[in-house]
Amino acid sequence: MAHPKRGAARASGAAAAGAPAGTAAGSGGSPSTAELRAGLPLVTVRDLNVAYDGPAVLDRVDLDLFPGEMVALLGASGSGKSTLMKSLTGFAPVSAGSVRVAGHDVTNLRRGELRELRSDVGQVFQQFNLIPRLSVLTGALGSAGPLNLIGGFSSTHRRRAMELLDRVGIAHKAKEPARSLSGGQQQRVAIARALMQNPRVILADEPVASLDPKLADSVLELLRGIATEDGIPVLVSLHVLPLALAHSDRIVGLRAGEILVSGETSALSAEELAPLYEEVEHDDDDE
Ligand SMILES: Nc1ncnc2c1ncn2[C@@H]1O[C@H](COP(=O)(O)OP(=O)(O)OP(=O)(O)O)[C@@H](O)[C@H]1O
Repeated sequence: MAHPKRGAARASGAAAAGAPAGTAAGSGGSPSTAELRAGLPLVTVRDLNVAYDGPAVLDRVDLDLFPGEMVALLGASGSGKSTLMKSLTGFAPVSAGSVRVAGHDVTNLRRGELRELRSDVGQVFQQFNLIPRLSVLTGALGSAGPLNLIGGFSSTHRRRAMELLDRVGIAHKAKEPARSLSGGQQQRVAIARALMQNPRVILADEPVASLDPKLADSVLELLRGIATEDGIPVLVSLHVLPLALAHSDRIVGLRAGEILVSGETSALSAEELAPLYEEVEHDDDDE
């Protein structure tokens, strides 16, 4: 696709988008960010431009997500974090650029491919989207597979859901109604539900925004563990800087729809990230 603002200068930040990965070795046997990034990316976004009705809300955005890494997406409210996530699942009005996710060319999907794309992308949201009166096991099953003849889930799916509930530390609550769980526990069920679809990429849009700090830490640890152990890239949008610094391999920061910061978390300081949250001055002369 042609790009409307091709000639314009890119925003720069603490580390340029696409800058070479750092050299810090991984500790305790975990692969370093450099090692993670040595493979092929599962998500590649280039020169992405998204506009709803008016001006662009994402402008010349580049993003790569590699197997096994947890990438925190930061930015002030309205900077475009959710829109970037939506563009990875075909929900955003892309006006220019390219988006590839798990082998799907999202801006040129074949007939019927949208469903495949969405089944390859596990999603976790701020709202846990569980039906309060239904059991935790049913919540984890989500829309997994066809129902059997008497309207139940297959034993294979039930077994798998139990395994996943065990993995997220909530199997002992499987028969309880979802409403009896704390917010952190409900988010664990939602993560199990996302894993039910065997995702190749996980998008978590503010998954800890309604949790207290301790629960937020534990949910982010869980997501990072999944990234590392399963080799699934996790893109997680966060509002709280210390959480991003504590729980991500890389940080991508948006400001007014442009990437201002992109780099390894260990190489970024809170000061370098502060401009992400400075008020944006609107320039009437802008194209
Ligand atoms: N469906 C829509 N139609 C029109 N404009 C939209 C739509 N969704 C988002 N926007 C606009 O796009 C811009 C980016 O919104 P987005 O929700 O992506 O930001 P965000 O960084 O996720 O914000 P927050 O942290 O508050 O969730 C905002 O100016 C918003 O008003």
